[in-house]
Amino acid sequence: MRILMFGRGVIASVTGSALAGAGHDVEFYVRPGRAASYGDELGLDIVDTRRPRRDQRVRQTWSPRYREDLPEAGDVDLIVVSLPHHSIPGAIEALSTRLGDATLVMLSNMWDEPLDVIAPLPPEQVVWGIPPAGGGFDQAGRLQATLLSTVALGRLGARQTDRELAVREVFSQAGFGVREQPDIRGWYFVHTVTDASLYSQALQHGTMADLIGNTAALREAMLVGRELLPVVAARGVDLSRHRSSTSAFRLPSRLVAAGFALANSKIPFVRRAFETHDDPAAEEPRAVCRDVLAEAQRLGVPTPRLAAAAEGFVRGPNA
Ligand SMILES: NC(=O)C1=CN([C@@H]2O[C@H](COP(=O)(O)OP(=O)(O)OC[C@H]3O[C@@H](n4cnc5c(N)ncnc54)[C@H](OP(=O)(O)O)[C@@H]3O)[C@@H](O)[C@H]2O)C=CC1
Ligand SMILES: CC(C)(CO)C(=O)C(=O)O
Repeated sequence: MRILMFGRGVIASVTGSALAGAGHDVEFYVRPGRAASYGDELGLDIVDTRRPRRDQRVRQTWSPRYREDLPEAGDVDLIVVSLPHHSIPGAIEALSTRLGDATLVMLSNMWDEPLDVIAPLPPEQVVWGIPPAGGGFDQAGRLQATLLSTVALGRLGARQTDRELAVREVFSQAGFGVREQPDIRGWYFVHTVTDASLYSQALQHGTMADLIGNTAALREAMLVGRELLPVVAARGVDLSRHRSSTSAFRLPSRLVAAGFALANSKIPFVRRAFETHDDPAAEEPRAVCRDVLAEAQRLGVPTPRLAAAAEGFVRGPNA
């Protein structure tokens, strides 16, 4: 299948490498002038949990193929969009006249209403999923990531479409388990407030890397997450469908924070997820916190702990 990854970010790169490894024809769309700056080779250091445990660490060099022009109708079969939520509208706008009959797979965290975000596109051409990886680029530009063994897909309409079936097939051919997320809209919102809880504290201390082993900051993050759950509920999400992913906010915060601090300092792949989010100028953490706070205020849900952390995210990184 001809697959276009939109952008060459962390999730696009690691997912694209897995799909290319399964024999698909994978290209990356990057902004004009960017391909040269990426160079010919991308170093990969991946914990690939699709593989047997003893062979999971994969270090290799890969030569991704880039294009700097958007697809013409008929050029590609599948377009994978994995972008920070604030970058998605620009990408959708750019693709609105270029999608042709391709299927767009959304593998991004979302905070705006998913159907509003993709409004310029025919909704039946969009398949919804959850990013199947985590990680970041190190100082040398090498991709340090963990690739999950399953991809979760979910539906905003009631019916399973042929496009969704085709996407399931692509991922299972590439060795992923494919599971259904029964409430993907709710999952996106719960996940975004989870990120806001962590980012709000990361920005107080520097970056996510500064939360490693930091029990006090992680406890405050859990308390921020607790006050954000009503924001998600006010958007009509039934939180009883997200019990496991919200349990960290409902259990005693001291206990959760102590466990979390132990995990992110001692468990290598958890530590790596925090270590690689070490760019103090990154826009996504600020945008997530800003947009979650704005929505809480719009809905009239009090979020004093997030508001108290606003100094860290209301201004740009260089303010
Ligand atoms: N990284 C992680 O560990 C995890 C990420 N996620 C989620 O996955 C999604 C993707 O995250 P991640 O991969 O980290 O993002 P990155 O910031 O690494 O990548 C975004 C990429 O998109 C490119 N891009 C943005 N807008 C455009 C545009 N209009 N045209 C061309 N390229 C564009 C950027 O290019 P440029 O550099 O030129 O701006 C960049 O390469 C997000 O929703 C995130 O929240 C979820 C779980 C874990
Ligand atoms: C905040 C972080 C790193 C969670 O570990 C993330 O990027 C995500 O899962 O969306």
